[in-house]
Amino acid sequence: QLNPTFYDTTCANVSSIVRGVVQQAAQNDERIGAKLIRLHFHDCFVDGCDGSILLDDADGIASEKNAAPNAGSAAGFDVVDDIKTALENVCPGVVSCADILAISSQILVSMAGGPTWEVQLGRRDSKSANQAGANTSIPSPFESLSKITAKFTAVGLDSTDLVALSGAHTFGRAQCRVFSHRLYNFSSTGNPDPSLDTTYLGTLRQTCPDGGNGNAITNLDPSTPNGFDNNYFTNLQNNQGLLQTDQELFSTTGADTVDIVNRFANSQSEFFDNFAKSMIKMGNISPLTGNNGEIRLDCKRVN
Ligand code: HEM
Ligand SMILES: [Ca+2]
Ligand SMILES: [Ca+2]
Repeated sequence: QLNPTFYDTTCANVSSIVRGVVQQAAQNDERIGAKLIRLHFHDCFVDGCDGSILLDDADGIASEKNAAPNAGSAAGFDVVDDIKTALENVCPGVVSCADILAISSQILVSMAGGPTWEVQLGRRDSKSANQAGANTSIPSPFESLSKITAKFTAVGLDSTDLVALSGAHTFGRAQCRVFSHRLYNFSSTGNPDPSLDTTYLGTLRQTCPDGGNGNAITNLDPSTPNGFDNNYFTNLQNNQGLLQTDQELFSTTGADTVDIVNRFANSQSEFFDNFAKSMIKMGNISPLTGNNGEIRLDCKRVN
């Protein structure tokens, strides 16, 4: 139902308006692309790509922002509001908040050196949030590959999508609290995660001392932290995946993801093609269309 020309007659300049705001934002925050694509992902996995993650707590709304995967972690909401304001000034009441996440993700990935793709449009915004759903449907960095795979399968995404989309960890940051369990006493063994390169382990222990500040951050891709490239996959081949769930894609014996990691490590264009396809697939998860939902005037509140 979505299509790339959805706003052609109602807001023809939508992508240049979004581009203008995100270019400005990128000058102050090199992480903004990482923040916004993650919001799009965390939106789409909970009741589809309907802007549900953007709603604040209110009467009858327990926000997804306060769910475990997002609290103290999901960011970039201020830039979404800036984009929305710019669009309301030109085409009031037309462009959904859910579409803003899809459009800005594409623009920022390509600005960081990644692929371009034709963004499908026409999503409408939810009138509710699903905090419980956010707690159960969004993959956790402490889970096994089979649990992660099941969460992707539940929304119609396969192993190739999982590996390609995990490649978004080619940029952005993570806090010590989401990976430090790998550094000291992994699975109560008294030892670090054996699938962690020892030099990299040493670096990570300096950033995240045992019992230290769980909110300290480090790069998801230690080789090219802000560039969108296929280094994420060569890192995995070198046992330099930051999250347990990153390294599992390559280090789980017999998993079908291992060959896919190798393919993407060997060919950036193969990664880019698949990433673009998988972003379109993820962006198509149960959108609200037609008369369902609404076009929110303020992404933080229902109308
Ligand atoms: C496969 C399962 C996934 C898991 C378990 C996972 C988990 C995480 C975690 C724990 C963080 C760090 C959050 C923090 O410390 O505050 C993170 C960051 C990030 N994730 Fe994922 N993620 C997954 C898939 C994805 C996908 C599919 C995308 C996008 C297509 C994505 C994009 C990002 C980005 C860009 C960041 C950095 C955000 C920033 O710098 O603020 N992730 N992820
Ligand atoms: Ca949603
Ligand atoms: Ca990179």
